[in-house]
Amino acid sequence: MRRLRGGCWRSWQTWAVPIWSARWTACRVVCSLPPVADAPVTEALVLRLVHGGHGAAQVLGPLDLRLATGETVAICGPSGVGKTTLLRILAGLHRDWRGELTLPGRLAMVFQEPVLLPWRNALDNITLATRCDPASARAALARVGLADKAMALPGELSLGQQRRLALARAFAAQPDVLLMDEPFVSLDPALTDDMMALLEAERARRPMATILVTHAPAEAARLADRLLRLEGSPARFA
Ligand SMILES: Nc1ncnc2c1ncn2[C@@H]1O[C@H](COP(=O)(O)OP(=O)(O)OP(=O)(O)O)[C@@H](O)[C@H]1O
Repeated sequence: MRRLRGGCWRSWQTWAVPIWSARWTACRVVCSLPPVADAPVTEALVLRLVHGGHGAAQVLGPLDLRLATGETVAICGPSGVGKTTLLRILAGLHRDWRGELTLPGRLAMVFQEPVLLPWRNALDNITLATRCDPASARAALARVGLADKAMALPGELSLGQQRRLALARAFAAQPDVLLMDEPFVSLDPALTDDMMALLEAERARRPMATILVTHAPAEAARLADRLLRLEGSPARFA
């Protein structure tokens, strides 16, 4: 990625979004101005969103979002305000938006539901989505306590184990930016605590910027450096 004069950016991005369809690669040229020489880049993500919507409906914007390397930001807001839409824009899964997005590194997303390939075992669910080698996938499984479940199909795992597999898949992508869309919703308190501890351990092992969409103040207080609230229609940060 190169930083450009005048607040504009050019980025060649490789986004590793471990969804069941596979990792994909995207490039976005935002602006082509002369580069600013040797400017240090400390941001993991910069978004200047003019408009984000669904057809005629403008759901989001204008809004700016910047994430420092290794920083965790929690995003909250009322149901339907546009939190998931914002994450999908960042992940490259939603195309109906205008603005500028710079993501210098790799990105992974954890969805509300585990979103696993039901006919492939746990190991394959990681290697196919992230293209990591089996040894790395096994190491990721071990870090979430699923070392003995590598050959199990998702249907042979409990919901909590499926959630942990989804987390292992995201970790195996070695993301610089991790997007989490209400990853602990509908889990019991013990499992929520377990999942949060796994996230904390992974962040301690390898710094990554994280955006956590959550309705739970306790999750934000424990995990996030900053809390942002989306409000209004179209939604902006309050
Ligand atoms: N595929 C779609 N087509 C049309 N409108 C959509 C679509 N997906 C979402 N919307 C609308 O976009 C708005 C924002 O939805 P979004 O899922 O981003 O909200 P949210 O803040 O994540 O909500 P929740 O907290 O309930 O998950 C809502 O009004 C929703 O109805």
